[in-house]
Amino acid sequence: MFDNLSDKLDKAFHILKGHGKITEVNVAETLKEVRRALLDADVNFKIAKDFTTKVKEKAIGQDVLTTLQPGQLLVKLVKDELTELMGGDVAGINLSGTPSVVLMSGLQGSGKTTFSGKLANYLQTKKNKKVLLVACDIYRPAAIQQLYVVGDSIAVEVYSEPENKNPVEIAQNAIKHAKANGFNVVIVDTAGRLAVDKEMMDEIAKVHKAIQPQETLFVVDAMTGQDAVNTAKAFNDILNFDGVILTKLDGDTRGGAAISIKSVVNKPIKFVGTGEKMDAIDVFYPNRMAERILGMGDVVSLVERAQEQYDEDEARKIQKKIAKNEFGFDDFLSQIQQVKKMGNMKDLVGMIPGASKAMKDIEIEDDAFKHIEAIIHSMTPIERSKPALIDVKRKARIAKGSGTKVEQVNQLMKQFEQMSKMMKMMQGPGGKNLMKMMGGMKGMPGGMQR
Ligand SMILES: Nc1nc2c(ncn2[C@@H]2O[C@H](COP(=O)(O)OP(=O)(O)OP(=O)(O)O)[C@@H](O)[C@H]2O)c(=O)[nH]1
Repeated sequence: MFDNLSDKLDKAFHILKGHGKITEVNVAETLKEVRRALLDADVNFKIAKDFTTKVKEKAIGQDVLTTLQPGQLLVKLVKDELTELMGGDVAGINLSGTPSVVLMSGLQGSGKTTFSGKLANYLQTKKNKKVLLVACDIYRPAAIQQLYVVGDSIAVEVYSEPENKNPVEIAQNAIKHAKANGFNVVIVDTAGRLAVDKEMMDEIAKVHKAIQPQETLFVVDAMTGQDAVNTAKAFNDILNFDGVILTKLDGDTRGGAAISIKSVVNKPIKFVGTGEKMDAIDVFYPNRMAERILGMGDVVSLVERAQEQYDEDEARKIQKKIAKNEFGFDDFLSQIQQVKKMGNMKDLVGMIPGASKAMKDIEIEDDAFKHIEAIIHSMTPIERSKPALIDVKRKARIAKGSGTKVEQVNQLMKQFEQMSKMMKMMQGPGGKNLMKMMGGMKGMPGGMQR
C-alpha cells in the first residue's frame, strides 16, 4: 500500500540523517522532497504546498533545530499533518433509522456492488444487523445478477424488481419490504454513472430525495488518483454525500486520492476496500494510515485482526496438545487457516513496523502458504499426528505427492519443530524462556530486535 510514497518520504528524511548538523537549509530541503513525494503520489498541487507550509510553520514554532532529535520531531509533525489532512478522527457510519438506509453512488466499475456486499457482511457479522441489499441498476440485468451472487455468498437477502424501470419506486418498495420484515439496514446499490451524464445524475438525485438515506456514500477507485478527487467533487455537488469509500487500496495505488479527497470535498473517508473478497473491508483510521504511509506499520490494526480471528476454544485445545506433546501437523494447518483469515500476507506484512521496507524486494505471494498446505495434505493422518515417523522414504513420497522438492519438505519439518519448541517454551513460567530464545534468534527482521 502506497509503497512508492513511503519510499520517497523515507528518502526525504534521509537528507537530515546524512548531515551532522540540522540547519534551516536542510529542513527546507527535506520538506521540498516531502512535497515532491506528495506530488508524485498524485496529491493536488495546492494541497501539497499547503501541507509543507504548515509543517514548516509548526517546525519553526517548536524550535525543531534545537531539539535533541530534530529528525524524529519532523517525522512526527509530518505524521500529524498527514493525519489531519486525511480527516483527523475516525468517522463512523450513521445507522440511526428504522431501517437505516444507505445509498451507494459512484462511477461504473468503482466497486459499488462489491462494497455493498462487504458493508452488508460487516454490519451483519460485526454489528449484528439484519441487512437487505437492493438492486437499483435498471440498465444492466447482469448488475442485478451480480448483486444476487454477492448476497448469496454472505447469506444476505437481495431485493430487486427486474421489470421495473423506475429506480425511485424500486428503492421505496425495498424500504417498505424492509420495514415489514424487520430489516435494520437497507443498502441501495445503484447503477454506475458519469458525473457529466446529466440524466443519470438527475436520476440518483431523485432517488436520494425520495428515500432520504441516513448515509449516502460515494465509492471511488483509489487507483484513479486526481480523477477520483474531481469526480468526488462533482458527485458531492449533486448529492452532498456523507462519506467516501476508497476501493482497490490493495492495488498499486499512489495514494493521492486518500490524501487529497477529504480536504477537497470536506467529507471523511469512512471505509476502504482492500481486495475482492467479502471480508476485505477496513474502517478508515487517518492516524493509522498516516503511520503506514510513513513506514511505521500499523500494529493496532494487526492486533485487532488477530483478536477478531482468535478462537478461545481452539487455543485451549492446542494448549492441551502442546502440554501433552501431541501438537501435530493438523494443528499446524489449523493455525495457518487462522492466520489466512486475518488477510492477505502482503497486507499483513505492511502492518509490521519496518517490515514493508525490509521486504520490499521480496515477492510475497498472495497465497504464501500454498506449498506448506500441499505438503501437509500429502501426509497420511498418522504422519500428521506423529511427525517423528516421517523418515527419508516418506519425505520423498510426500514431496512427490505435493509437487514440491524434498528440501521444501525438510524445511517445513524444521519450521514445525521450531514452532513446537517455541510453543512449549511459551507455556513455561511467564513465557520467559521464549523471550530468551527470541533474543538469541539470528536473522530476524530488524523490527524484532529493536
Ligand atoms: N483488488 C480489488 N478489486 C476490487 C475491490 N473492490 C472491487 N473490486 C473489483 O473491481 C471490479 C468492479 O467492481 P464492482 O463492484 O462490480 O463495481 P461497480 O461499481 O458495482 O460497477 P458497476 O455496476 O458497473 O457500476 C470487480 O472486478 C471487483 O472484483 C477492491 O477493494 N480491491
